[in-house]
Amino acid sequence: MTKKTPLLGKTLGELKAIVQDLGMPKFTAGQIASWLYDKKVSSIEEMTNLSLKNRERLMENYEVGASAPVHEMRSVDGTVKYLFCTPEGDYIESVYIPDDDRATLCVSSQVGCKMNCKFCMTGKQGYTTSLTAAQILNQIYSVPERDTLTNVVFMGMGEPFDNLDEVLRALEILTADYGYKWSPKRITVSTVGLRKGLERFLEESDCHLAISLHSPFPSQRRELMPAEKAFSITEMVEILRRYDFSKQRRLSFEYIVFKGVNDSLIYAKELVKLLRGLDCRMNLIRFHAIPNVDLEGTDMESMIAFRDYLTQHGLFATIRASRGEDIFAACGMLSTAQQQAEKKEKESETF
Ligand SMILES: C[S@@+](CC[C@H](N)C(=O)[O-])C[C@H]1O[C@@H](n2cnc3c(N)ncnc32)[C@H](O)[C@@H]1O
Ligand code: SF4
Repeated sequence: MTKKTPLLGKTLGELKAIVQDLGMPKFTAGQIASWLYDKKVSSIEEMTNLSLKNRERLMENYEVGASAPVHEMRSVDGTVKYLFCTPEGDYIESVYIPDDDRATLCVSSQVGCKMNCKFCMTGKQGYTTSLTAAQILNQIYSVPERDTLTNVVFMGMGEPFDNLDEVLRALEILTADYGYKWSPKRITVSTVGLRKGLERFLEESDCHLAISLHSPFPSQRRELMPAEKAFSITEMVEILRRYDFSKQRRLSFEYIVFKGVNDSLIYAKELVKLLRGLDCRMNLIRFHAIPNVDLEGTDMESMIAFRDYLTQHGLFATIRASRGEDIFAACGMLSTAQQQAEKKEKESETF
């Protein structure tokens, strides 16, 4: 049986091309978009304002393409980590984070990652593949809490700017009138910063931007994040200065505070210098320890002193609450565990 193409993840323009190709009236594309992104159906059969003949014609080569998570882990704090399996058998993680009146879903953009950041479990997995817009959207489409979500953040596995075509396609669908109709203010894309991707994202999307910074010193940032070698934070900041972040779109920086590495006030002072005059905020993040890495999170006292120094010197900073510590909180931990379990199972079958 030939594999069917998912309709999920198709833009209105792409749906128009599909219906035209199948000899259906052009307006059918809008109807399909509404069934997918408004009513969130799980099968083409449910698209009842399409004629039976047209539904059958569509079903020959297409399917909605939604698939439920295969595994979930619940934290005592209400955070839920979902594991999805792609048709190729790869595992990706999404995390549901309820918080007062917000309900955020953290989604993945790739299986693994090429960037190899020292502190990241996904980086340790290496790169397997990039997700399609269908697979990115499916995470939002198929979690049980989908109708209560208030925000989406691209802070799961992978580097979104290394898969920008598919990420932008998913963002279009989430924000377009024919799609989810979400305000771009509800969506944040997090990146290490890749030169080509950064400018394109800023031109083609209105969603919020978060840059993973972790050190204001290029030489140290390079040690933590090899991507610094190709595109330095100093150059990145110069490019960011050309854009207006004072209105709808928010710019934030992510900073994991490592004990004895980047937690002294020398770093805070340098951060203030680096980002002076830029409309932005700083999110200080607690390190989720991962195996075999000689890095440790700093203590809360140092973190508070760091935050206070930044805020007192004009750089608004917050400490991000660490969520789901009891459920393999660091991104990539659950999918790595699943991969290793499967590998072990296969090995035991062989011997
Ligand atoms: C997993 S990344 C995905 C998005 C993008 N690749 C990036 O690096 O911004 C999302 C955020 O998690 C952070 N992160 C990665 N590993 C972490 C860990 N072990 N503990 C805390 N934060 C971590 C990253 O630095 C980044 O700010
Ligand atoms: S932190 Fe982001 S860019 Fe770095 S390895 Fe992890 S997923 Fe990739």
